[in-house]
Amino acid sequence: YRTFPGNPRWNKKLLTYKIVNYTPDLPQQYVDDAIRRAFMVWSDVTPLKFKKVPWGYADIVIRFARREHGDGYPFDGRGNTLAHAFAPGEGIGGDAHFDDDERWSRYNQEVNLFLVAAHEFGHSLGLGHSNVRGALMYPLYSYVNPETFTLSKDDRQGIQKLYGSKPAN
Ligand SMILES: CC(C)C[C@H](CC(=O)NO)C(=O)N[C@H]1Cc2cn(c3ccccc23)CCCCCCNC1=O
Ligand SMILES: [Ca+2]
Ligand SMILES: [Zn+2]
Ligand SMILES: [Zn+2]
Repeated sequence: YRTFPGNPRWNKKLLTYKIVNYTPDLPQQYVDDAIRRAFMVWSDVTPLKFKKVPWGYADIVIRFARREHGDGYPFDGRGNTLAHAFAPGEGIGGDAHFDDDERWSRYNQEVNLFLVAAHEFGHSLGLGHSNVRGALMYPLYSYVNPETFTLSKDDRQGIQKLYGSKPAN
C-alpha cells in the first residue's frame, strides 16, 4: 500500500459527506446506498465513522461531473479514467468526483459504482495506489461481485496504519 507524501490523514473519527448531485444512470436511493456501503468498507476495519449531511459543510464532497469541472483534472469521456479523489485536507481535500460519461451500474455490465466509490474513498482517507494486483487501491478497475467483495490485506494494512483498527465493542 502507499500513503500520500507527508501521510495526510483526518484527525477526527467522525467524518461527514455530502452528495451534491446524482448520475441519471441509477435511482437516487441506489447511489445513496452504494456510497454508504463504500464507506462501510473502510469503517468496518478502522475506528472511523461516516455521516451523510444533506447540505452545508462536509469533509468529503461527492459529485458526478463530465470533462472540465473546475478542479484542473478534467474527465475524459466514457471509459479511460472513471473517477478521482483528493487526499485528506481542507476544501477540495477528501472530495471524490465520478465521471458522468461512464455508465454507472448496479451489476457488472458497466462500471460498478460501489467498487469505484470504495476505491476513491481510500484516497479520500489518505491511501495512494497499491501495486498489489487485486487490492482495492490498485489503479486498474476490475469487476468483482460486490456482494462478496472483501478488502485485501494490503488495503487493510494501509488504512490501519493511518487510523488503527476497529475497537472491540
Ligand atoms: C481504479 C479505478 C476505479 C479508478 C482509476 C482512476 C483512479 O485511480 N482514481 O482514483 C481508473 O479509472 N483507472 C483506469 C485506468 C485505465 C485503464 N485503461 C485506460 C485507458 C486510458 C486511461 C486510463 C485507463 C485501459 C482501458 C480500460 C478503461 C476503463 C477502466 N479504467 C481504468 O481502470
Ligand atoms: Ca472517463
Ligand atoms: Zn474532479
Ligand atoms: Zn485511484
